[in-house]
Amino acid sequence: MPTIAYFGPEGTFSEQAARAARPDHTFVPVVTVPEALTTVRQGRADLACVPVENSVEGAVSATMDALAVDEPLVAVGEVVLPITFSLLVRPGATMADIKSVASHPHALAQVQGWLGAHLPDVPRFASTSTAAAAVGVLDGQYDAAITAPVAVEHYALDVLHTAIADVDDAVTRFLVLRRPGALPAPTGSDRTSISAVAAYQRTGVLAEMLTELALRGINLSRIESRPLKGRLGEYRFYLDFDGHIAERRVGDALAALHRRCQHVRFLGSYPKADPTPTIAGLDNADEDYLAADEWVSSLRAGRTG
Ligand SMILES: O=C(O)C(=O)Cc1ccccc1
Repeated sequence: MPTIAYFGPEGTFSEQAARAARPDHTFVPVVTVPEALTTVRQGRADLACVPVENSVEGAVSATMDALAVDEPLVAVGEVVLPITFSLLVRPGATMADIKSVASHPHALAQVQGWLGAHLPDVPRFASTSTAAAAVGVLDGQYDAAITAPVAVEHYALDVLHTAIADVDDAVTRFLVLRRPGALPAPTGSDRTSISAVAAYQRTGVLAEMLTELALRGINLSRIESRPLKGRLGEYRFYLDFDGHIAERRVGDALAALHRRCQHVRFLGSYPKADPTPTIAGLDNADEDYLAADEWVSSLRAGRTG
């Protein structure tokens, strides 16, 4: 049975995403996002499922950083999961017993209004994941954990409150990653992800990069930057855009980015969670590129077109 490593322990949102993506796989919990990627790089699992962005809190920087370094991995799928949070305590405990509360920083950030209203002076602690906070409550390290609703199926804790997020309808996007190999076939509704480092302090370079996409009718769905860590002002950009590398306009745009940037890492072309078909911008369908190629070839061959 193929294996999928996820950001665990059991009962995290990442486990739910991994089960949604690959219900027939064997699930391997690991403690951090980098560890999930290392597990795949070293061949100890076939796939990894990790969170990449949240509709309220934005990028999961641990994932962005871990994807950009070491052996490249590529995304072969994405899962978008609705996020609601529960408050878990040891059996029999009440709100009055809670002297500490823990969760993943992204979860704490999404319930801060609720905590301010219901547990105003209670110290908050960051745990490696939401389910790790549940383990901490079982161990007596914390009094309450903010978790995915499914966590209570794994840990002998009581649910004191459900649906405590400050924003209803929040979602988190997860990537399913593997070692580079044959790419998923284009579906007509795909996304391509890359990271790119541009020349330091080259005026207008980000505008140039985005123009390469815009000119080819490619819809940018996300852009992030992370510091390169050595000095201020140097960044790695992360771009997600509609289309598959098998499509001419996307391949052409990637080639242009490769010319313009110091370094480009391909992070995969994979089906979007939302299967609405991608429309190639005007004059940018594969047939348009083919017709233009034939015209140039004919000119090179001495014909006037
Ligand atoms: O800790 C988890 O359960 C995760 O999978 C990471 C996470 C944390 C908060 C919201 C969405 C995902």
